[in-house]
Amino acid sequence: MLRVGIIGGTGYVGGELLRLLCVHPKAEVTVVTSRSHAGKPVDAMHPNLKGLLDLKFEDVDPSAIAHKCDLVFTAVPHGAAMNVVPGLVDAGLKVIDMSADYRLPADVFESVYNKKHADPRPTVYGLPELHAEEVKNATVVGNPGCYPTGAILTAAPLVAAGVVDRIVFDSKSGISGSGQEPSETTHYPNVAENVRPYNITTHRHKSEIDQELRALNNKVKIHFTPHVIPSVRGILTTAHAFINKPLTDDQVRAIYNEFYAGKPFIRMSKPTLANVRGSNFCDIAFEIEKGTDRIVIVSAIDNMVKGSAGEAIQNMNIMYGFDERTGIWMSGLPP
Ligand SMILES: NC(=O)C1=CN([C@@H]2O[C@H](COP(=O)(O)OP(=O)(O)OC[C@H]3O[C@@H](n4cnc5c(N)ncnc54)[C@H](OP(=O)(O)O)[C@@H]3O)[C@@H](O)[C@H]2O)C=CC1
Ligand SMILES: CC(=O)N[C@@H](CCC(=O)OP(=O)(O)O)C(=O)O
Repeated sequence: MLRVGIIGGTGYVGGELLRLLCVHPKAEVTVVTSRSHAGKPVDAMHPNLKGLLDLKFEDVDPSAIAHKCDLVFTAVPHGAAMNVVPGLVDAGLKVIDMSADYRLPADVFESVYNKKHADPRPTVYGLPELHAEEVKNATVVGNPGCYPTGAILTAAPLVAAGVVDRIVFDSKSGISGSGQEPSETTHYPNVAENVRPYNITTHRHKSEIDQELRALNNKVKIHFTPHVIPSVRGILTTAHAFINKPLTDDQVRAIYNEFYAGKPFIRMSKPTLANVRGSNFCDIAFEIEKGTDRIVIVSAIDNMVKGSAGEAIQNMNIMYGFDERTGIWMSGLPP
């Protein structure tokens, strides 16, 4: 069994990693950390795991963790991971970081996050549909942000084919994307029966979307606007793409089918949040607006699974030569 540790096990992403890993047939969670809950059983924080996982939270101690793990998921806030990861790597471990610390080159990180990077090492951007070959041999994987996962997967085939010049991404996220710490914006009366746009032209995830799509075609121009909707899980992304030559439905379908051939978690299927909730699928559909240069592509993911914990386990599977579906091949939770 692969021995796995989780740093930041009390958070939403840490909890989702535990939920998925406790039924993974080839990996076993041997360490889970929390500063606030050290010494307490995991089910004190995650009652859904009662009877499934006999583990206690431990303090964050990279040298103690090193003896018990082969791979560690760092599920801590951005800015915190870069202080933990070097000790883990020096101890010979592989790391999949869930924060934003290892997704961008250090200079780009510093300008987007307005923070000095403490560990500017080369890493792999862990979007398996684009970078599986690099993930196989990576020591540190920067697991993508939830919005970038949805946005990049929605548009990558058209961008790579060179048929779009400009894309406007409009994304709607469930509130679990904000993490477990309560705040005014996550307070129930402010979320329920409400939709809130935020960082309308300036969201930090634009740089990740830019990085990945412009690597496929550096002429493409990207715009991104996020919203929070009264839902717990899920991100629905509507991409308005402007094409530079007329395309038929069959041609667009062929572009998507070819780009995602052999990618089990991409389904060309009507996207709804319910159909992907709890699953690692990204469902995608498109429609060409007749008589215009606009094509609308819509995707749905679960931010906690394909947008974080599930995608990270997909990366782990690839790093260790397991079938990438191992432990995460499951349906969504429709009504
Ligand atoms: N929520 C989502 O949908 C997604 C989140 N992410 C990213 O994943 C990471 C975790 O997110 P999420 O679970 O939502 O966040 P939470 O705020 O819910 O959890 C954060 C966890 O990190 C621990 N922690 C906080 N500060 C430190 C520190 N300095 N050193 C060590 N541990 C620390 C906390 O536990 P304790 O204080 O007990 O140590 C807690 O377990 C973040 O970087 C987030 O941006 C990525 C994709 C999607
Ligand atoms: C709804 C909500 O607040 N979403 C978060 C993104 C969550 C996420 O996964 O992003 P990182 O991994 O980069 O933190 C936000 O807008 O900052």
